[in-house]
Amino acid sequence: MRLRLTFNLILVAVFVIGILVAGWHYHAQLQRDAMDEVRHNSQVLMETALAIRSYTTDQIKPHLDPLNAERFLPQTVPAFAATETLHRLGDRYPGYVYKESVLNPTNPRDRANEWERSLIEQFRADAGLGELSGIHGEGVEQSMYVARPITIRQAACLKCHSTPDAAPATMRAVYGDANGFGWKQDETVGMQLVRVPVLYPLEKARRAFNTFMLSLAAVFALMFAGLNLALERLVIVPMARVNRRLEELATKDFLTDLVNRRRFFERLEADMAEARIKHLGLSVVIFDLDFFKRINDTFGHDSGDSVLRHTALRVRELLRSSDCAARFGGEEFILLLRETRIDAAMAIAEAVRGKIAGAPYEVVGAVSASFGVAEWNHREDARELINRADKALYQAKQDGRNRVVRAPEA
Ligand SMILES: Nc1nc2c(ncn2[C@@H]2O[C@H](COP(=O)(O)OP(=O)(O)OP(=O)(O)O)[C@@H](O)[C@H]2O)c(=O)[nH]1
Repeated sequence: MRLRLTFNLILVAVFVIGILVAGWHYHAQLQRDAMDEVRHNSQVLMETALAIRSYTTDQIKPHLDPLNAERFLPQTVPAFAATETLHRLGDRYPGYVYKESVLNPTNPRDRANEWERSLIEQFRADAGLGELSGIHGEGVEQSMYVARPITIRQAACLKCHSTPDAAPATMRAVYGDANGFGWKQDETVGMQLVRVPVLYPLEKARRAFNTFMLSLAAVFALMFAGLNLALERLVIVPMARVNRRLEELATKDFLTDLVNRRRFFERLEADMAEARIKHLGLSVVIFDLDFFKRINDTFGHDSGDSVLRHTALRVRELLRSSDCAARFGGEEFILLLRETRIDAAMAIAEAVRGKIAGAPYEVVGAVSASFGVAEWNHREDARELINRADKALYQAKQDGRNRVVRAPEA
């Protein structure tokens, strides 16, 4: 039991440490992968916006510019083209945002909000800053952003944004004179901003992590069951068998199969302790086969052994399961009778005597034994109790054998 417990505690400790280390590493890796994916997507979105812008500038604007003189076409403005196109992408992929955020825009929808304004101010403060990125928002709104400055590099831009007078009348007719003017050469007026949601990749990472941990736990559970089975079959059961055998060898008398002297004393001490607590009677009967030397000498040692074995069998038939019979040495036996006062013990001893003497043994014929019986007085120790019984046995021998003698009270 202790072996299994120790084994399982070690196993669980190894698993817990293993799963914590593996889980921690895997979780960090998944988070990194998820953020890499988001970063990649945001870069793709930014590059897509730039591609639309340059396509509009190179392929659309030259063809439609003549029409601008009659009616302003915002489709010819690269920023408008990129914003409109990617706005449609945002309809299909919620959370994917492209915005050309400007402090003083011509089109009011491009006006920077407070947070965007703070990013633009960073670009304005540091002309060398090419890109800003990070995480913005909370919960489902959380996204990764990439921002690049919009700086007026081409003088042609100022045609529409320096003063209302310089701007095309058709444009002013659409957007008015109030906004989008006063821009200067090399001034950072706003930024291109893409936002990509992080929720989905993080959710995907969480699911992958849960699957990994569940698989790990399942593998461990199987391993745990398998190792326990192997431990049971290969170690615990054989060990229990060996232990039982060792216990038998240490406590049994191999000839009669009764318990040996050592075991008898263990039982006696335990039963005395119980009897003391519960105020129970307890008696011992010690008996010795009569003229056993003569049996040995006449019929041989093997026949003597057979008498000892059969005596044990006859004794067993008369005892209760709570009693204990031991071979005390040579041809001497002892019985421990629990919850038994002297009169009952005398009766049992008499029954055993009758059982031995009552029917002849094989080969050797009639056999008898002499008995000494003593009841524990709750004061003496085990050896004193046995000595009293032994003296009564000696008395029985002296009185002519094949009899039961009661030990006087101590
Ligand atoms: N066959 C056999 N004989 C044993 C064993 N142990 C002891 N003996 C013999 O038992 C005999 C005991 O003889 P004694 O002590 O003289 O006693 P006894 O002949 O029984 O005479 P009383 O006890 O006075 O009636 C000895 O001859 C021992 O060798 C055993 O395990 N097997």
